[in-house]
Formats: sequence, C-alpha cells, structure tokens
Amino acid sequence: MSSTWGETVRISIFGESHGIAIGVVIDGLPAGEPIDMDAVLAQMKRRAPGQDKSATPRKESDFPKVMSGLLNHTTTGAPLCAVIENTNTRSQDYGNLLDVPRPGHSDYPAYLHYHGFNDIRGGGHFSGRLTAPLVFAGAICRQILERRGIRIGGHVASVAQIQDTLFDPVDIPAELLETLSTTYFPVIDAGKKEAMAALIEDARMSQDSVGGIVECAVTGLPAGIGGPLFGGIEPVLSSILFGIPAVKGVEFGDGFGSCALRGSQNNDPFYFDADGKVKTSTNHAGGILGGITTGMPMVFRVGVKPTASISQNQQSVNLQTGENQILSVHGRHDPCIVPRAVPVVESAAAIALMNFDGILTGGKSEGGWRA
Ligand SMILES: Cc1cc2nc3c(=O)[nH]c(=O)nc-3n(C[C@H](O)[C@H](O)[C@H](O)COP(=O)(O)O)c2cc1C
Ligand SMILES: C=C(O[C@@H]1CC(C(=O)O)=C[C@@H](OP(=O)(O)O)[C@H]1O)C(=O)O
Repeated sequence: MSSTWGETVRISIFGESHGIAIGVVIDGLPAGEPIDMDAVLAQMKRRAPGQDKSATPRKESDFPKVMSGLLNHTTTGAPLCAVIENTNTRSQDYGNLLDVPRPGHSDYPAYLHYHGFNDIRGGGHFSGRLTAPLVFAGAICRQILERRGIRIGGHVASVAQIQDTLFDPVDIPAELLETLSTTYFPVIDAGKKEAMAALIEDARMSQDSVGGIVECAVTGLPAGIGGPLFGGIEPVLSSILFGIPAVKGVEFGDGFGSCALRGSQNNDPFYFDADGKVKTSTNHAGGILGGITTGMPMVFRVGVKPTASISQNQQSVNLQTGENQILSVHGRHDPCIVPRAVPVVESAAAIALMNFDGILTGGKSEGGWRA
C-alpha cells in the first residue's frame, strides 16, 4: 500500500490536504520510551506552512492530537495514532483543476488512476501537507534514536545555483547537528541564507518557483547495520525519501560525483584510531558499504524539484472539452519547498533507521526484519 511504509516500525499516513484532518498510525514502536512532546512540536513547527515569504502563506497550527499509544508521555507499545486538523483551506483555488490539470503536479495522472474521483482540493492525498504526519512520526523515532546516541541533522545544501557549505563527512560535530536540527531553514554557512531567501523571493515575484538540495547527516550509527541487496541502508532509505512529494533524486556519499573518480581516489582508506576503532580517513562512501554502515557518519543528499504550482500562464489541456487551454494556477504555494523539506528528510531517515535490526541495541541482532 502506497501510504503505508515500513515493517518493524510501520507508518500509515491518512487524510487529504483540504479534508477534516490528516494523521498517522505508527505500529511497532518499542514500549517504555519517554516522549518529549515539546520537542515533537518543535519539529512540526520547522515544517509547518506560513513561516515566511519563502513558504506558502497557508497558516496551520499543525498541532497533533495523540489518540492512542502514549500514556504518561511514554510509549505503550500499542499503535500510536496522531491526528492533525486542517483549519485553513481555500478549496475554491482548485475548482478548475480536475478539468484543467496543473503541469508538474499530480492532477493529471491522479485523474487517470482514480478515474476522476480523487480529491483535487489542495492536491488531496498527494499534497506536501501529508508530510506533517511524517514529521510527527519522525520526531517520535528520532527521540528513541537520540537516546542511543544517534543524531540526525540536515541543511539547505542549495537553492537553485546558490550553494551552502557541505558537511565534512569525516567530522560532523554533535553541536552542528543539534543546531541544524532545531532551526527553520538551516544552513551551515550563515552568509548563504540571505542570498537563498532573496533568490526565492525573486522567483516568487516572477510568479515562478525554484528547487534545490537537502543534505542530511546521521552520526552515532553502530557499524554493521543494514544488509545486502534490497534490504540495505541505501535502498530502504531511498524508498521512503522518494515518497516525499517533489523529491527527484537521492545520493549517498559522493553519489554521482564518485562516478567521475578513479578507484584510488574514491576508496576510503581504513585505519585504527587511538581507541582501536576502525575508521576511514575519507568518507566518499557516505558511511555505507555493501548497504551496511561502516561506523563513519552517514551522509546523503536529496534533490527537490521547483514547485509545480506557479501562477504565470502555462500550457495545459481541458479534459472535458478536449481542447488545449492556458492555465494560471491560483492559491497559496511554496515558491521553494527546500527549506521546509529539511525536517521532512530528517524525519524520513529516522523512521527508516528504526526498521533496521540492531539499531536500538548498538548493532547486536534482535532477530528482527533486516538481516
Ligand atoms: C513540504 C512540501 C510542500 C509542498 N508545497 C507545494 C506547494 O505549495 N505547491 C505545489 O505545487 N507543490 C508543493 N509540493 C510538492 C507537491 O506536493 C508535489 O510536487 C506533487 O504532489 C507531485 O508529486 P511529485 O513532484 O513527487 O511528482 C510540496 C511538497 C512538500 C514536501
Ligand atoms: C498546506 C501545506 O502545504 C501545501 C502543499 C501543497 C502541495 O501541492 O503539495 C499546496 C499548498 O496547499 P494549499 O493550496 O491548500 O495552501 C500548500 O500550502 C503544508 O505543507 O502543510
């Protein structure tokens, strides 16, 4: 089922952007894990719409009402369900889109797939709004991982051609991840944020949009987690990351860049550190070899396309009249999705990692799903 993901820890996301509510059921969480709800809300706020001019002006409190699975701020082990109300919808903006689909959005293929019965309002179940429950689930999972020393943080690596400094993949300080993972529109080089925001504003004023890249790092991962072929870290993470609306690329370590290197440049030499731990002096692999963690920081990048809904005139078709038609999209849209996608990417990584055998026991097998 396409709105359900995972095996050991499974999320099931429901709702539509302009329906009564959206939400998630999380199955398989370990019992007895204390959950700091303020920290969950802080993560939800980093993703919420209406933050500034770089985001959609739709305002939502994005307050998750927990229906089950938590007692005295602690997981019970039963399915944890949270519901988030939609309070600020403007469905009239979508009145014509069932007939005249937006180029670049899901309208046309969804119309075909659901024979015209799909909820077109706000993009329905295809909307980026469905990443609010994803972030809720991720915020729960990341607290469980953090308790085991596993930290996740991302930043806006680029907006169109403006690039932030990238992570040093061999040395990612805990304080850096802490700062990035608690900030809205996080960047490593503070000087780049203004230029990025200016570019987004320029696109918005031109009735246009821009895309970019999120870079994410995970530190404190035990070595030896993952598996070969389809159960590896890369395929499993990629499958949830590609489920995020507007994600068009995922690369681990040097990714496509490594394809231009020689083996002698791309291989990461091993050495024993002062504590007798095996490390690598470079980390082109992004902390993964053979689908299995090496113990070095995991680093990956996620490409996000420019927002489809732009208000300048575009060529479309009228599915009722059978004629070509010019479309100007109305409504409140993100001129750039990338800043709000950062906590979504971090959350997806947290949920995915919870599915690996040994992740909560420092690499020791629990006989779970992933070998
Ligand atoms: C946080 C977030 C916010 C988004 N905001 C918008 C938006 O305002 N307008 C829009 O057209 N697409 C937005 N999208 C992307 C669309 O939902 C997405 O492009 C669409 O569902 C089609 O899916 P695809 O791009 O993965 O093919 C957003 C995505 C995310 C993750
Ligand atoms: C509401 C959110 O983002 C929405 C994602 C979205 C889309 O097409 O993905 C389109 C817009 O929807 P609407 O027209 O209802 O304002 C965004 O505002 C959210 O992220 O919470």
